[in-house]
Amino acid sequence: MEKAIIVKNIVKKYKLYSGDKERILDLLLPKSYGEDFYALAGVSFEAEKGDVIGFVGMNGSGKSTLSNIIAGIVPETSGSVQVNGQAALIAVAAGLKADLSGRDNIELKLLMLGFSKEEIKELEPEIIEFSELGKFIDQPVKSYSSGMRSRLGFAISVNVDPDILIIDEALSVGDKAFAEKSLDKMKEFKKQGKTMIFVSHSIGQMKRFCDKILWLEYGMVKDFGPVGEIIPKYEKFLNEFKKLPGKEKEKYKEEAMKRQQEALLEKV
Ligand SMILES: Nc1ncnc2c1ncn2[C@@H]1O[C@H](COP(=O)(O)OP(=O)(O)OP(=O)(O)O)[C@@H](O)[C@H]1O
Repeated sequence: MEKAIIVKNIVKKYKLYSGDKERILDLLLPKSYGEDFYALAGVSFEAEKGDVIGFVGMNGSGKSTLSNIIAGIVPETSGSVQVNGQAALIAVAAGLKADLSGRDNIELKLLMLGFSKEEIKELEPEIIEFSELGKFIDQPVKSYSSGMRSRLGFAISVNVDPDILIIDEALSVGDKAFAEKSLDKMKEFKKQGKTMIFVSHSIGQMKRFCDKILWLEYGMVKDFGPVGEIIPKYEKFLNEFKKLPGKEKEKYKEEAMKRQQEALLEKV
């Protein structure tokens, strides 16, 4: 099978600062300031061409960080990502310039993707029509609601016909009719055998749409496999976790952080 995405041992470290003073000291002085925080601690997985993979996990488990790294928007701290083909990320406001109008954003994005002036002229009306933004297309994006931004982002990304589509919660902010239209477009892509990554908290959408699931927990892979195998395990976990008293939840987190530290030590 042809591989579309190969993610190897991805680590993403953020620095958490107590304030601007610490941030500036860290920039200026050789001594390190601030606290290291690992959003991803050695994540590996592979997607075959045509796979539709859902990322699940509790808030803060690293789903968006991983999808942004695969899309090339956020750099990894260490590890490697190989993407075979052109990837497009759809997330609320991903890559949109707030001061520019919707139309200018379409043109800029297409120029950056290497489309010629003629190709842009041809594609633009289709994108505007799909976005359903009407006369708002000539207003600055900063005046858009999050649903409108998501619609613009979605309209651009699906109409440039990428090889790999990464969709991060984009469907949860639009209205229901637009979400349905977007899901139809995604189904069309799935039929064409495109590779897709789908980040959502909606278990229903995951079941309807994905073939495989990558379950992240505190920046680590908890499980990876067919949707029919992983989603029941994940649902069972969520139900049980919800019922735990606060202290037990804390203990669970502490143990996971210990595993994270051990995983990171192995990578050094
Ligand atoms: N720029 C940043 N600086 C510091 N920490 C960050 C930054 N971006 C993300 N994080 C932290 O990294 C962790 C992973 O965040 P991420 O958004 O990837 O999680 P997620 O699984 O997508 O969460 P959610 O389900 O809430 O969207 C979180 O604890 C978050 O606070």
